[in-house]
Amino acid sequence: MIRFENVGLRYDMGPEVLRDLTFEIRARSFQFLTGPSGAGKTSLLRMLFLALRPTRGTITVLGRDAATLKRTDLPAIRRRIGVVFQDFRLLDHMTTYENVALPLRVRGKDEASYRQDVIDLIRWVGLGDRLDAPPLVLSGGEKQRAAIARALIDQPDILLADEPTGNVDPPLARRLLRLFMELNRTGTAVVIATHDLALMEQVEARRLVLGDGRLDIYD
Ligand SMILES: Nc1ncnc2c1ncn2[C@@H]1O[C@H](COP(=O)(O)OP(=O)(O)OP(=O)(O)O)[C@@H](O)[C@H]1O
Repeated sequence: MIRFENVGLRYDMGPEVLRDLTFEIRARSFQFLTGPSGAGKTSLLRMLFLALRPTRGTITVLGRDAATLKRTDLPAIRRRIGVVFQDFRLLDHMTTYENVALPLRVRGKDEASYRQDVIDLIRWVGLGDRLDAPPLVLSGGEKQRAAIARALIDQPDILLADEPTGNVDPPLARRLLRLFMELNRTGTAVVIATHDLALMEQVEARRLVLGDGRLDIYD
């Protein structure tokens, strides 16, 4: 689904922060991406989302060499990749419902065709009573779940989540993990970047571990 071959990354004239990364995110797979702070988790997620180009190596996304993609090809590919950013990126002037529905609205879909799906998904993440609330009145954990719902509304083939339990207490972190696992059971590949050891210990899952710019894989 997404394949990296000998990928390296440096920012400007700095040292290589990631080197010789060769791995694949397979369809329907579930994995954690981990490593100490500054190891490059966010940088790697940005490359997976085609928001950052590697300085060397090849990234193949959904069968296409990322280096040959045109700017106009990107929206269709990104639509198949859902992302939960570390800082949520919810729009403050919109309600939970409007934030979650936004990717569909941007695509020009008719609201009548998706309204119930959006409401059902918001209920699924446990925010059924926060439909009309703007992000400003949501707690950190509620914002987290609204951001997750928005990443899922267009039924992506792959979900990338950057520290999705970074702002929540352990019981909610466990609930979110169950949510990701349920999503994975329905066919979505999931990549969770985290340094939450307690979270990773709860499931037997593949681990991609970054350290000193390199990646070790534990299947
Ligand atoms: N835009 C940038 N310009 C220059 N250097 C950057 C940039 N973004 C990240 N870096 C550097 O790249 C390295 C990896 O950063 P990255 O944010 O990917 O790590 P991380 O594992 O996600 O860290 P954290 O767990 O603290 O979020 C760090 O040394 C960081 O300083």
